[in-house]
Amino acid sequence: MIFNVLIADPLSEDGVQPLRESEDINIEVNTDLTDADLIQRIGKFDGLIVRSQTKVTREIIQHADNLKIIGRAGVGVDNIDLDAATERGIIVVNAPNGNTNSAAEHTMAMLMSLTRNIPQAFNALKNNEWNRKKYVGVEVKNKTLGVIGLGRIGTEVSSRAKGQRLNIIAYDPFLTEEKADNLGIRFGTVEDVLREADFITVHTPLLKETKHLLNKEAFQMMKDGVQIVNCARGGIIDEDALYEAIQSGKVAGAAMDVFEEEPFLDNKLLELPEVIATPHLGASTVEAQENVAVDVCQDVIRFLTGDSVRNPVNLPSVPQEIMYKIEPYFMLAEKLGNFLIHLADEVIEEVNIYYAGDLNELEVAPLTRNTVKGLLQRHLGDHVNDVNALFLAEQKGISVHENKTSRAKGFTNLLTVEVKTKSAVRSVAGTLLNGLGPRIVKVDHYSVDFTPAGHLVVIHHQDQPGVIGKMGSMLARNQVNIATMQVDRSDIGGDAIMMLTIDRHPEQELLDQLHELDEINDVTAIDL
Ligand SMILES: NC(=O)C1=CN([C@@H]2O[C@H](COP(=O)(O)OP(=O)(O)OC[C@H]3O[C@@H](n4cnc5c(N)ncnc54)[C@H](O)[C@@H]3O)[C@@H](O)[C@H]2O)C=CC1
Ligand SMILES: O=C(O)CCC(=O)C(=O)O
Repeated sequence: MIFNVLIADPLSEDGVQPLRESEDINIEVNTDLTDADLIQRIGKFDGLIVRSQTKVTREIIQHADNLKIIGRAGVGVDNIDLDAATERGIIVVNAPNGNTNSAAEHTMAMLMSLTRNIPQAFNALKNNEWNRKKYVGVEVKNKTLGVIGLGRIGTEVSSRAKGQRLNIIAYDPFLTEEKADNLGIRFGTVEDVLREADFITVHTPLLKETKHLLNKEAFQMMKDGVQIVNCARGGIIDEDALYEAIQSGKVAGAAMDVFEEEPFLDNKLLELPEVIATPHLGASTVEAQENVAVDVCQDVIRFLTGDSVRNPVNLPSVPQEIMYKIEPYFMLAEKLGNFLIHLADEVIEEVNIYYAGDLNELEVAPLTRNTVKGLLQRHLGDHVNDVNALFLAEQKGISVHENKTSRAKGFTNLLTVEVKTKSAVRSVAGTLLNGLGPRIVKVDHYSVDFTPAGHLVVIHHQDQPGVIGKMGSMLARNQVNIATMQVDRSDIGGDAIMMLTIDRHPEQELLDQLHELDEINDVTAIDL
């Protein structure tokens, strides 16, 4: 199968080259598409790669009938409607590491330019104005830099700022005093940072909680003459409040790489001589663009050719060494879900997944997603995948629970899936046998042992002499060959189960005939 991938923003050729060379992928580079063009054309593409310019809206995603992956060559994914992508089962990947260095360097360049008025002085010179008095700056040495958001870039900025002899005070919801000590910086609350810093730089994503993090109240808390840098995301700073704070003299200056509206041709902040700005250039270096393009294109190739991705955004990322251990169980998990959904003939309300033995030691979230995918696919079809399985379960009101235990009832690993409906609890358990692959070893409380593949028939019957013969003759009369057969019972003469693997799909008429036998309570055909 050939996959079509659209590259909708300018991308370094180093990344694009492997896509061009892939025999499985056709690329189209078109960086001039309007929203309307995208809506009209997106339907034919399996992959879409963007930087920050293209806004991948819900409407575009709704028209993306074949789209499987969206790649963001960079960190921030606020230009992609993640919920809409997840709901449609489209994986979103980004390139979180490739531009850290460039963004940190840009932040330092902006800070130093701001404190020494370099852009303003240069402009004045260009206008034939030699004015040394007007552009007196301040030193940064021994002053305090407040860092809000100590992730990849915030940490890198702190380390560089220490080289400039700045003292660092930082706030991040994941920063502990111990971590701060190890980094040689001071740990504070947001308020501490706002009150104590001479310069403040923000390095958070734009989230509900970070929108207008620096607002009127925040500016009021700051030292007089504070200077602000934003090389993260427009919207973290309330631009109206910043404008006022600069006009009132509270804030001495601001260096902005990102803005609430981008791109813009007119922003009132730029009317202020205290503001210096760049048009979202934090990641615009040759090196960063090569890195992010290579990273994102590799993930797109990996995904479309059936491999696991390195930087998923709407799926938890699983390290390669852990993936290697859990991947063999993927098929088992999905097959158990596929199998069990056929036994549950009422609406499922709850799913419990029990991981036992070796599985108890593993990161099992991907297996949970595969199990739920297997359960949902019967009724929701192929659009259910790892990305949207849990979302769709929640949407259908099904709660999903994971449980771990070391006790695997004699197996080295045991995966048990239980579904609760209004009036019943049904379950199936399977194991991965060395060299033999997945086996189903329990159906409800019955012990069995069969490969979850091919045409299966589950028969619940009364344990009475002759029933197996009657069933076998009926299948034979209908030219159905039995490949494997398992029988188990609760007690002598009680409820029992027959598990058959047969060589072809049985017609409904034949299943009805089996059901009509007195001793047979229930017949379910399952194709796996
Ligand atoms: N100007 C540009 O061209 C570039 C901008 N960026 C932007 O820089 C920002 C940071 O990127 P990375 O460091 O790679 O991300 P990251 O995910 O490594 O770090 C973000 C940090 O912000 C913290 N955070 C979240 N909410 C917070 C809050 N309310 N207060 C304080 N901290 C909070 C998180 O705990 C995390 O540690 C992102 O917005 C990204 O989009 C990234 C690269 C280039
Ligand atoms: O694509 C770009 O240059 C923007 C980079 C950026 O803002 C990010 O990676 O979050």
